[in-house]
Amino acid sequence: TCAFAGQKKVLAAYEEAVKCGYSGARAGRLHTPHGVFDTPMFMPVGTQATVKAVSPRELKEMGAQIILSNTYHLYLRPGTELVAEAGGLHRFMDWDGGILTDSGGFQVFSLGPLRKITEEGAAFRSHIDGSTQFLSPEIAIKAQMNLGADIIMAFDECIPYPAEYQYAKLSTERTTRWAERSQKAHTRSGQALFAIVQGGMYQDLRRVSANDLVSLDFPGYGIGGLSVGEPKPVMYEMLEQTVPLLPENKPRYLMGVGTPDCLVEAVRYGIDMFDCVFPTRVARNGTAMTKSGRLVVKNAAYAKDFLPIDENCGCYACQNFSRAYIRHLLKADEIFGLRLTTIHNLYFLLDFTKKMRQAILEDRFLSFREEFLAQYCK
Ligand SMILES: CNc1nc2cc3c(=O)[nH]c(N)nc3c(CCO)c2[nH]1
Ligand SMILES: [Zn+2]
Repeated sequence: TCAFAGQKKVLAAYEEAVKCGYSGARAGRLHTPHGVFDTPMFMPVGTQATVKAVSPRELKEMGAQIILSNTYHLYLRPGTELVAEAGGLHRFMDWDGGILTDSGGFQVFSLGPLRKITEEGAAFRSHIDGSTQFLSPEIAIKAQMNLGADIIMAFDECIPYPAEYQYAKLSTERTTRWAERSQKAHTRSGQALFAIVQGGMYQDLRRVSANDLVSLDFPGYGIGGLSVGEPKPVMYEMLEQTVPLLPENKPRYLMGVGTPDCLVEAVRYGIDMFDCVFPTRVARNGTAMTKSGRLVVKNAAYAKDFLPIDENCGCYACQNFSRAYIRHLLKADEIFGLRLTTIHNLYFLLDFTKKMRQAILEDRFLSFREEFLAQYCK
């Protein structure tokens, strides 16, 4: 294993358990103030300090280790000072596992009507009340120190897709300067600050971004600016360019990904951590994830289907309820229906990453990947 000796601020030490020789796939353990966690890992998204429709107890039960929350949302409402007064985000939402907060770099550009980006930061209008707001590396880091997550992210610009080379170049260089400012503003020990690699869909910019951020020496690295509408092969090409430049003994977090086929490919390139709203979002419109693809349990075809969503699934929904029952609840707009599909989808992805970890540890990841991709229709 490669320990993480000598890192002054790091708490997210990364000790790699096993690395399969043929490529980047690896099973690791991530050390944080709230526990040591297994990778590869999927992080359920709890944007506003709750993973929609499920309780912390249910999250623990289904094997969630680290959950994600958003600085952008909590900064606007209820305010990060309030959360700090409540004892921090773990206390506020009664979650004693790991928490990672995103810096707002993505939400500012994807949620509020964007006003202006300057060297200083990003001015935008709140999507809640239209008020003019401003985020900078210093403000975003202060907000995340208030929230008290175990892992926080540098303030960055997620470059839209497609983007001109020149824009991608200037934005990526600014994101690197913002990463340095984030580092200087980060004074809370016991909290790991990850940088975020950008570079658009340009191989050379991806390499420059990765190399510049690695020389600033962070305890972990997010790979940003992907899963923004680009074709999957382009995403994989950017991973191929970026991941090998990142230190082997540090965690790599592919932001905003994703569906099981993307997860299994990204793990092959050496990604350790994932987050995605997809499982909870599609659950709320009645779509369940299975190893053969999506199952729209709301469809009439399941009206008299008294089997569970997936009879091999160990989740609370599949152990106790039928497709017919869940379809009935969804058609009747019963909240419990959304809860059951959400529980199933989260369990499915958490279990999927556990299965990938096991395959890596037993050195059979390649055949696991082949079998899965053969059965899964996108
Ligand atoms: C759904 N796709 C996606 N791509 C992302 C890209 C970024 C990014 O480049 N920067 C930051 N800070 N967050 C990102 C997030 C939010 C986390 O899921 C992304 N989410
Ligand atoms: Zn299930």
